[in-house]
Amino acid sequence: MSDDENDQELLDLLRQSLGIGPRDPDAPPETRVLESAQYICDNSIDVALDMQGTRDAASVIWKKMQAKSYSTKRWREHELHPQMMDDDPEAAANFIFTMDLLNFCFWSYKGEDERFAVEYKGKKWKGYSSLVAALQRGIEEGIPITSPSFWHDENECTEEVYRKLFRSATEEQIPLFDKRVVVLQEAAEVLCRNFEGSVVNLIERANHSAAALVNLLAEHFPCFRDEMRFEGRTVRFLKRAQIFVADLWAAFNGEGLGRFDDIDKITMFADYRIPQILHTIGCMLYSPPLERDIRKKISIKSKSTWEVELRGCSIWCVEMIRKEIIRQNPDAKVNAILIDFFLYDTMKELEISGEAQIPHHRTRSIWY
Ligand SMILES: Nc1nc2c(c(CN[C@H]3C=C[C@H](O)[C@@H]3O)cn2[C@@H]2O[C@H](COP(=O)(O)O)[C@@H](O)[C@H]2O)c(=O)[nH]1
Repeated sequence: MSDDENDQELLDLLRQSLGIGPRDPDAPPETRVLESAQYICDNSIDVALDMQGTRDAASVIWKKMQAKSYSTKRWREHELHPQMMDDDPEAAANFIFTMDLLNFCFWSYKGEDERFAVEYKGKKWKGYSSLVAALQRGIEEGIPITSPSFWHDENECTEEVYRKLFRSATEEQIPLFDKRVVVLQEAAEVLCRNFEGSVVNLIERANHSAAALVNLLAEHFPCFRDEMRFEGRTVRFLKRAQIFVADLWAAFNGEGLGRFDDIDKITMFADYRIPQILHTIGCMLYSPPLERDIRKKISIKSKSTWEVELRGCSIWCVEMIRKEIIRQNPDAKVNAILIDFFLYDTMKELEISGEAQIPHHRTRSIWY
């Protein structure tokens, strides 16, 4: 029996002993990410939330989000994001699925001019943008890289094709190149076996439920099953599964393939940028040894307690910010996705302007 089934059996036993009874099979789907985040935060030693800092930050964040009229419409303003949602929704969904399959681990130990970069439209793109630029450049060069049937045909989609797709403008190659190839090949196999090779079928199987789509991805695709063990429990982050749903929702403005009736169940995406900005704005505190390693850019092991605490406390912190915004502005139209997008974009601006107060943590993994 898997850890998860163990946990579930224990939970059902506990429910029965308390007279609550087993989970109702007809209950709406839940991702259990938020409850994982709360459990991590309640049991965290090296990361803590500063509640006054979080309250203060909530009002500043909300004011700035309103000033920038932060909404799903901002998604299309990203100069590299696909724009064919209205003309060819399937192509757009395929692009976003491919992007979020590969949306992980772009950081480098090298300097700004030596790190992996993709040359496209006369610019050198780095980080997350390097991925989107590589996909857009590949498509323009005739590589149908956002088509799952192409990844599935290993005679067509060879290592040489991937090397061309991800070729760098510097000496450094894209981090975790081999794992990115495996992720696409595995995803193609699962799509063909369970969803007739179609991303649209996968999305429609969730019946406009964000939580159901996240759970479908975690259930069928190992590369989306972003879970770890912490203090005797399996805790769920599901970062790339959640950001895939969020990108669909934003790209399609909450309609068509982006319509999710429970979109507010999506949490912040536990990556390496949001912890950085939450610490910078005084919402999150690190223990001295953890802060020392982060400032010295010493890598933190994937699935280590420190990493789990950084990720879980960040999710819970954004939930506290969301709740505080609503408390201060009961009619605010805000959710964790928009707060996350705002924080991520703000962190990128701070980094470009050289105002980043602390480096992001360094963990190599396919999870974020
Ligand atoms: N939590 C969160 N993590 C995000 C994003 C995005 C980009 N989303 C776009 C869509 C709408 C927004 O407005 C953004 O324009 C990438 N990442 C993650 O960050 C890391 C890359 O960082 P760097 O190497 O510095 O580019 C890597 O783990 C990547 O997975 C986000 O929005 N939220």
